Amino acid sequence: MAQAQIGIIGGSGLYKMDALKDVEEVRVDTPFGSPSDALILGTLEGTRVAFLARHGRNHTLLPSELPFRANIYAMKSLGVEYLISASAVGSLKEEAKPLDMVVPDQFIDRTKNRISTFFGSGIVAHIAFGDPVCKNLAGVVADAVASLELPDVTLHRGGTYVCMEGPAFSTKAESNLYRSWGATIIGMTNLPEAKLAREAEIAYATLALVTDYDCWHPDHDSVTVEMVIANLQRNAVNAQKAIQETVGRISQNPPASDAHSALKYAILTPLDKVSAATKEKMGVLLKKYL
Ligand SMILES: CSC[C@H]1O[C@H](OP(=O)(O)O)[C@H](O)[C@@H]1O
Ligand SMILES: Nc1ncnc2[nH]cnc12
Repeated sequence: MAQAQIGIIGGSGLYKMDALKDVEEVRVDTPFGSPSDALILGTLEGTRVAFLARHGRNHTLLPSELPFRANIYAMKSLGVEYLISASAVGSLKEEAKPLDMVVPDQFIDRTKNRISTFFGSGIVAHIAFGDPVCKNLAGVVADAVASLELPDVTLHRGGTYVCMEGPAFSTKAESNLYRSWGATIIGMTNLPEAKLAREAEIAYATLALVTDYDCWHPDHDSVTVEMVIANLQRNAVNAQKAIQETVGRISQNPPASDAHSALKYAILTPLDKVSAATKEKMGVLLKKYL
């Protein structure tokens, strides 16, 4: 199968990467179903990367309908070691204004209907998730953004991303509650992805693109899809530049990541007690340990 060291998951408004060369479209089937869409393999900064439109290229999947396990499994099967998520987010803090970029370092889980593990069916594992994004990869993403000196874009290093279920946006009471918790941004997708990437031993980091002030801000209209897309269209070129610069930096100097050995001490079930069917289903995720 085709291979790529770096994966990119594009969220709302980022359905393709214009700079990819030698493009190949790959349909990957996984034991966890089909990914959101075909993966687009291409060369960026001299490195093979795999791009996936999180909601499908025509934005046909709700956050609650996303095949998170298939998406991460497909990336792992292609050999991906570093995964960059580009995502639209609402801002919960005055200083993170629309068009800014945030590289979060924490998540709060407010989802209700997501399957966020590959384990079960006779094999138990508990990964460490105290630091839910790879610090080193997040550093590379943030340094890449900073190096571009994008006009009118402030970079925020660190911050807490609240992952809500959606698809409706939050109420004002919820938005203010998350503000009282000190959270920085809000979205609907990145937390299950980060957990599954960690279980798949893939380093994961988020480039969050601020599109709105959610609904808490007294001087701004409450978030609408129109607002999100308008701001993302303004920022899509910047987002692609930032991703390209990040890919160049990773390929020059691949960062060390604790994520790459996340399962080493996490699996509780003796592997000789795991059924052949489960071992087969876990396929590329367990290969190293079998
Ligand atoms: C179009 S606004 C809500 C939608 O946008 C974000 O998507 P993504 O994280 O894939 O960029 C947010 O999480 C919601 O899914
Ligand atoms: N305000 C918001 N809430 C949840 N997800 C979002 N994605 C973009 N803006 C958002």
